[in-house]
Amino acid sequence: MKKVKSSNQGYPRLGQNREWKRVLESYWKKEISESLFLEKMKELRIGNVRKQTDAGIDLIPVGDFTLYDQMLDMAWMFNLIPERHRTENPASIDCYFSMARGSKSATACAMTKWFDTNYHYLVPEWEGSEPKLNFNKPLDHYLEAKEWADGKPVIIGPYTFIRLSKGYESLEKAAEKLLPLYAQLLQQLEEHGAQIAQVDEPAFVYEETSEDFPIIQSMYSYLDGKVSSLKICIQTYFESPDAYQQLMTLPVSGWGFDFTRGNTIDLMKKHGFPADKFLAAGIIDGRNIWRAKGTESLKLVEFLQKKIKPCELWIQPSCSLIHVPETKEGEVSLPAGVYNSLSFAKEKLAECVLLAGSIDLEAKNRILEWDQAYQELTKYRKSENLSDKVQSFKRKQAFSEREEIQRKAFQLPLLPLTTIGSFPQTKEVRKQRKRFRDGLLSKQEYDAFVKRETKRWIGIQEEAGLDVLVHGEFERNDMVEYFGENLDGFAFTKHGWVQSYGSRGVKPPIIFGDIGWRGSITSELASYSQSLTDKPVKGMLTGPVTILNWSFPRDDQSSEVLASFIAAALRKEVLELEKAGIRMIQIDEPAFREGLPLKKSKQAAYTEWAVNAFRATHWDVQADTQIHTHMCYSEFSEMMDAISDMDADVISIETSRGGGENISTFKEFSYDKMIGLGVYDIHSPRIPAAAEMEKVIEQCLTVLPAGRFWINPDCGLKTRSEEEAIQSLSNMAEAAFNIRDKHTIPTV
Ligand SMILES: Nc1nc2c(c(=O)[nH]1)N[C@@H](CNc1ccc(C(=O)N[C@@H](CCC(=O)N[C@@H](CCC(=O)N[C@@H](CCC(=O)O)C(=O)O)C(=O)O)C(=O)O)cc1)CN2
Ligand code: MET
Ligand SMILES: [Zn+2]
Repeated sequence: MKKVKSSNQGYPRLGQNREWKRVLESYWKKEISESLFLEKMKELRIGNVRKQTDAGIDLIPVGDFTLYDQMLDMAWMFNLIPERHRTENPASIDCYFSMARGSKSATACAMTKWFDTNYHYLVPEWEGSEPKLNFNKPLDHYLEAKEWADGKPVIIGPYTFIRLSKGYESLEKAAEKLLPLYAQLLQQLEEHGAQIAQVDEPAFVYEETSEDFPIIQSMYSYLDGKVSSLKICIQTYFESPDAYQQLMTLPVSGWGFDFTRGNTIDLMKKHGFPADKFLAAGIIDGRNIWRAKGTESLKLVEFLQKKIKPCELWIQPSCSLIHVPETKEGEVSLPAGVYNSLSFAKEKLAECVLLAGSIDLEAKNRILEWDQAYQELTKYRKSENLSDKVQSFKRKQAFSEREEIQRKAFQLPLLPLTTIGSFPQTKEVRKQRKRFRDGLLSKQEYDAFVKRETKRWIGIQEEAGLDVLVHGEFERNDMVEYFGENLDGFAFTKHGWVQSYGSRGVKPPIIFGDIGWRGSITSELASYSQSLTDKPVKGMLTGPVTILNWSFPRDDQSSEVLASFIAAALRKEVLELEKAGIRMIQIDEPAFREGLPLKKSKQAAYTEWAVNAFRATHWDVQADTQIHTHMCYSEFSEMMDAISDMDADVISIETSRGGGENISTFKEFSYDKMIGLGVYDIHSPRIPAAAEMEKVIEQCLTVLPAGRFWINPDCGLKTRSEEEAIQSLSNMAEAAFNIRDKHTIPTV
């Protein structure tokens, strides 16, 4: 039998100690020169290649590395550079980072979620650009790595690239402009000896692929005519491609599929797989951190070899490994038995290598041993996995009734001013938390520090004229990790960093056992904050769907069941806050939309349990306890009914980027509850002027009456500096004051 190969699609760039982040941020702070920056990045890049050669991977991706984001790299390379960011030299790093982060005079490119992940990419803009190939990044990286490996260049394919970009006239027209550039890029790779190119087309898992197939076919036929020896492997992930049969007719050399999600195996069994193409089998889950199941994985490899019979078989992770941390080495503080059941990027690659060599008996035995790792976890797992036990929850009073009661209770001005929760996590805040963790600061000292910061910011909020205050979240490292640390059933890592956007990372907690509430998490600090002011202070929680989506879940319970357990724990926290006299409680759900299945056919089932989990946290509060929720960087139009069914009294959303356009969606769907307008784009260091925000508010007021709106930033302010936050909040308040003067409360 032919040798099975091991392969990888992409390596985590952040690094175990976030080396990549540090290099990037020190360049932004001008602590290192451009040439030193590029040199250090090259070192990290080559280091990643070497780690993969050391692991014994046969097909090593090159070109997956980036200085910020892989979509941005493609746009930059193809000269899709918005006018406002253009500099004399389009290949300059300044131009690149201006697109990524904005500059004094230019707003950054929009940032949005990469499929159903917590990774955010920058949206390429077509307007006013003349596409050309500025340089060839995959080729540069291929050549640079050659000393260590004959790499497999990775690019984002034309269909996915166009579909995820904006401002293009039509798919055909955009393809016409881009395809010659793709051809040029691939030809150059071929000329320099590259044998295989991995062309990512994750958008092939969307239902629209079938409709677009004629264009897709012409794209790939065109490319096929432009290369000769270079083999193109189209890579899909995160779901299965429904248009499987059509896609299999494309003139390419191989296909990569995700066998951990969707039903690609069934499609293959039904329709077969072309015997002249190679198959990159994504058997190892690239989205979760559990060790692969030995017996199951072996069975699949054997099946693919015997029954499917591609001309060549590769074993690889289901997607790029940027969605998991680099290695579990050094995680010495995990609950007993957990370490053994884990597998991060490095360990996953070792699994691929072993599976590829499983013809060897010794390797086979080692694979079978993987199953034992899970045995140790059973001691933490007593709760039943019964989804039919999940109850359905609903508030006693309808919103119209609650609204009346709440209006009387709170007596807020028109367009109440508030914020989303977090205030700047300054160097000092992080330093004190690190000192506390390292045992250099006692719990008492640390708590006192957090209270001092909280008090200072209550003062700042009062000074700015805000109507509903927050405590500022100074005690939290992250909105999900913090709750994970304080609930039963979660483990957290020391170095388990995963990139979320740009240089920002998260350490998703690991749900390994039964979820439980140990006692109040947030009420003490909430009561303390409330004691400092006469204005209402919002209690601040992360919702069940977001905690689930931004954690690594155990894989023996359904998402529905897991969300219901988290919700049950959060309900106790909500009631605790209510008991402590907190009258407004915000339950954040920024990942609510992210969890929406990629396939329309699966969406209704998701929204049903997700809405129910959210409602389970607040269904039995008093009518005069106001429930807020917050969502950001999401396209809501597909799930307005679900958002309404969540039944929060106020939802705050981002409105600044689209200049208020998304409010029309709320009107279209007759959304009848209150909406917090996120008028300040917090992801950019730019300070928006009052007039700018007034314009957004005025725009929204042409759609719905003023009595329906609150005013707030579009997300938390933790990534901003104090100076930026204070000035922007003051401008935001000024905008609201000006508008209040022009409007009166409409009588209903
Ligand atoms: N989980 C999650 N996903 C999310 C969001 C979010 O807030 N959370 N927001 C949206 C955007 N994504 C974001 C993701 C991360 C961050 C972010 O700020 N991350 C921080 C890390 C946050 C953290 O865990 N901080 C720890 C560790 C901080 C740290 O770096 N400490 C230093 C020491 C401190 C010092 O002396 O400077 C160290 O360990 O070396 C803490 O505060 O305790 C970063 O990358 O810089 C922001 C937005 C969508 N997805
Ligand atoms: C990503 S949503 C963030 C919500 C959270 N309350 C914060 O203000 O940071
Ligand atoms: Zn947010």
